[in-house]
Amino acid sequence: MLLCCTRACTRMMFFLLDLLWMLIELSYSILSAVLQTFLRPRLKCIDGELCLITGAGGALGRLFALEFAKEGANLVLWDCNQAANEQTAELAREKGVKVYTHTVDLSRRQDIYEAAEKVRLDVGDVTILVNNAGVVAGRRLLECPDELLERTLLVNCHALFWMTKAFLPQMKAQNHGHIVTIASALGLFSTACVEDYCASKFGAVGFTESLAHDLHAENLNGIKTTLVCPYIVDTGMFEGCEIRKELRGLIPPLDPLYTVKQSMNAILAEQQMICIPRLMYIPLLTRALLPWEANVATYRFMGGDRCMMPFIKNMEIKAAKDQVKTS
Ligand SMILES: NC(=O)C1=CN([C@@H]2O[C@H](COP(=O)(O)OP(=O)(O)OC[C@H]3O[C@@H](n4cnc5c(N)ncnc54)[C@H](OP(=O)(O)O)[C@@H]3O)[C@@H](O)[C@H]2O)C=CC1
Ligand SMILES: CC1=C(/C=C/C(C)=C/C=C/C(C)=C/C=O)C(C)(C)CCC1
Repeated sequence: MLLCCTRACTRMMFFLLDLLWMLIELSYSILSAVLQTFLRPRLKCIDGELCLITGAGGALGRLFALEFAKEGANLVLWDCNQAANEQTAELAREKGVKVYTHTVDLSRRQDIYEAAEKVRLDVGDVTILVNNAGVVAGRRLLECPDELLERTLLVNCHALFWMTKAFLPQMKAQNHGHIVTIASALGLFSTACVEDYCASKFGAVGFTESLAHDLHAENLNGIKTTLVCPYIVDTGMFEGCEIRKELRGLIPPLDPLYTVKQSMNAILAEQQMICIPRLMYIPLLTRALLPWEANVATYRFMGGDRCMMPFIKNMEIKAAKDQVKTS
């Protein structure tokens, strides 16, 4: 009986000590996040690291490649668009780093594994992985071919599994590496007419967060993850997407270079997540805190409910033109 009591007391003492330790860690992390917002955080050096960027022929992918090259990282560039990828490589080589290119279709698991094996054998261990490639169907759900919907999930979400399975083991062996996911504000809250995109980006957010917990639980503190969630970026991918006119000055589409520079700061500061702009934390919070109807009312007022309509129209016109060309 006495032994039982002593055991229960010891367990309770450990529980209380653990609670106290958690509160200290919690306060420390809030304080350091607040300080990081106002002070310049220390940025890590990535000179000589090997950085793989997917979708490197695209707008943000190219800018990421040039920023990583500026920091002295050697590059492996993947894209399905060979010409655009080679153009990025040419620009990056001018910064004096080594650049390797591969034409890879990220919607095909086998292509990813084969290209990853080539990188391992010919170039070496990737230490920074930037999962940037992304697509959107840009059609109303009921009018969209199934394959187009599937492609969004394959490229934006499933590819993250295969990329991580291909490159994380080398990082784990060294307890050194960084996995970056370019997700989206639409991975944190949603809007109409982009069901495929939201599903894939919510998936990307969940995947990256779970991976970060996994690495922590395994005490692999040398491997970092960064989740990047931008609002509309002026790259053409969401051409036409717009909110209510009166509010466009308050939340304008982001400049691509600004978006990439902000992301780089977060990556080099080893920040786990960044919303660009910071205002995007507000719809994330209201989604969690307010009743559904309250969110619907704010969406309607801000034009968040119909923001994709002009974009979808644009895409329909483009698809019709493409069809005329091919017929
Ligand atoms: N633009 C925006 O408003 C925002 C974009 N994002 C995200 O940022 C990332 C980059 O977007 P952005 O630069 O604007 O887009 P881009 O379309 O300019 O770039 C995407 C690149 O990925 C390539 N790509 C597409 N499918 C595949 C595939 N199956 N395999 C290999 N490469 C592929 C594209 O090739 P191709 O051109 O031949 O299709 C293109 O070169 C995406 O993940 C996007 O979801 C997040 C928030 C906002
Ligand atoms: C829904 C919504 C908004 C609009 C968001 C938009 C227009 C996001 C577009 C994001 C894109 C294009 C991401 C690409 O990855 C507001 C007005 C901010 C707040 C109210 C809710």
